Amino acid sequence: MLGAVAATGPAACTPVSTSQSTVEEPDAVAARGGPLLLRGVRLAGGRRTDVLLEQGRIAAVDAVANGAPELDLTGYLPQPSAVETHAHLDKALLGDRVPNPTGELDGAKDAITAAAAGIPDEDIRVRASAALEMAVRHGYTAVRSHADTGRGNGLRMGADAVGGVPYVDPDPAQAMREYLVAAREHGRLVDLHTDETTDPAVLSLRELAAETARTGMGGRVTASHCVSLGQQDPATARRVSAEVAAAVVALPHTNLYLQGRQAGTRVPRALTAVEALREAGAVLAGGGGNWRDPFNAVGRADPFEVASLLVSAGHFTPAEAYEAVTDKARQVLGHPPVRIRPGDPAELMAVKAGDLGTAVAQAGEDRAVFHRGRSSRGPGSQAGCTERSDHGLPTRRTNLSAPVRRARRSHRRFGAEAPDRRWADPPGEQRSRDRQHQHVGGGQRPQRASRQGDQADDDDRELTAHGQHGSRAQPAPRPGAVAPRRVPPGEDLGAGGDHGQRECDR
Ligand SMILES: Nc1ccnc(=O)[nH]1
Repeated sequence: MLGAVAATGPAACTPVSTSQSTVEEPDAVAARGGPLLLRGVRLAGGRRTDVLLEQGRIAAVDAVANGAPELDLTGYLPQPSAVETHAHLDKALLGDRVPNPTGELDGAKDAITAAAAGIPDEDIRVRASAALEMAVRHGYTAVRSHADTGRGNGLRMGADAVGGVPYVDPDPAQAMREYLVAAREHGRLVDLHTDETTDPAVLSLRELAAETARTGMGGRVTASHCVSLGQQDPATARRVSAEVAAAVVALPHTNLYLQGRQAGTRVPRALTAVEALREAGAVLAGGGGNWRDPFNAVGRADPFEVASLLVSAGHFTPAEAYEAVTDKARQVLGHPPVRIRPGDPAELMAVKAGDLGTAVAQAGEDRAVFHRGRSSRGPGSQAGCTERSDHGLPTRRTNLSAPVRRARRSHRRFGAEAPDRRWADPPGEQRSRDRQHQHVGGGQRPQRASRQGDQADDDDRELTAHGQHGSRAQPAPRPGAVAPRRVPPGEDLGAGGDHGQRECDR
């Protein structure tokens, strides 16, 4: 069972987001690690080779078959798996049931506020699980999620990081300060919806930088959305970007949907100042944000979808855009980098495509996903759902996965429509029954049972640890810098930022 729902409880009206650490189920750890040979993968540049995964790591490139179980990935391009830094799992897939009549931010807030009290916990769990299934199928192996808990409740409910939407507060600067102070007091990281407006007068990133300096939270803060920064004149955007050198998450899907609706013509592009931020050395990740809810009517939890939007709306190259949902997103969460090289975490997505540009452009569904070196979704699983063998590899197909059946049952129970197959059970879906595969989130796990071997500890840290601030030496952040956690290549990192983030294992 997916252990995935972020701190839920009845969704509260105030969109304050939190997260909860994941308690990893012991057998998930015990079960990982067997060797697996990926046969015939295509490396960047076109060379074909075999890659061996073992103990949750890439054990060898140009590996020699040694009797390990094999997976034929001829024609697949192995890439780092994606990391979603900013989801709203508690609202995911609510769109049809909670319409946003204006399509604007206020309409979304009003709609969810009116509906929240009538949404049972189980309903949240079912939708969040379905959304996570969708995300894993598409190549996410970590997701950090906000959940609306009502201000001040999240940490009490077990969140492992602080999230918030200060701009809904009458005094946003004060709200920012309180979020940061709460995060500092509890030793948590923080991610704030900095602003979501095309009004250039707002520029909340500056205030966030000032509060970050004041509270001494440099290096522990992520600034999400930051739409107004994209509405500045170029010199101001550059200056502010240089001042904050932020860990910023751009959310093209949500903000292109919500903002600019009144304009008619010359519609402002509601994206943060991606170019200025990148020039300033900010770690700029791309996030999905809202997946088919009142804040975004579309969204299929697919890193290629976010990447494609960054290409179109942010003028990233396809490679840069994929990096924004993989490497940069990993940096935001404090996860170590993944390259196709021995020793790196086996957090991979292999997609059937000749090159990365084609993969981003086509967003083909034929993908294989590996988490901790094991298959979370097998290749060629285009039609129907695929169950696993004991090796975690697909063995047979079914048309209706248990999660979908579960979802249907509960939706019936709550008098709601059955979930749409397009999201609940899309083509290429694999039923991810093995519990070890679905890691989602980078939840802090303060207590961890001791395990055998350093490798296991490293792996865990790679996948789950967040919020253990100060446990590793880091460059001192500039005063006021809303700085990313920088991870030296190859180093596992025991901390990462998130509000609303959570890890899921099943
Ligand atoms: N953009 C958003 C702001 C607040 N809540 C959401 O779910 N999404």
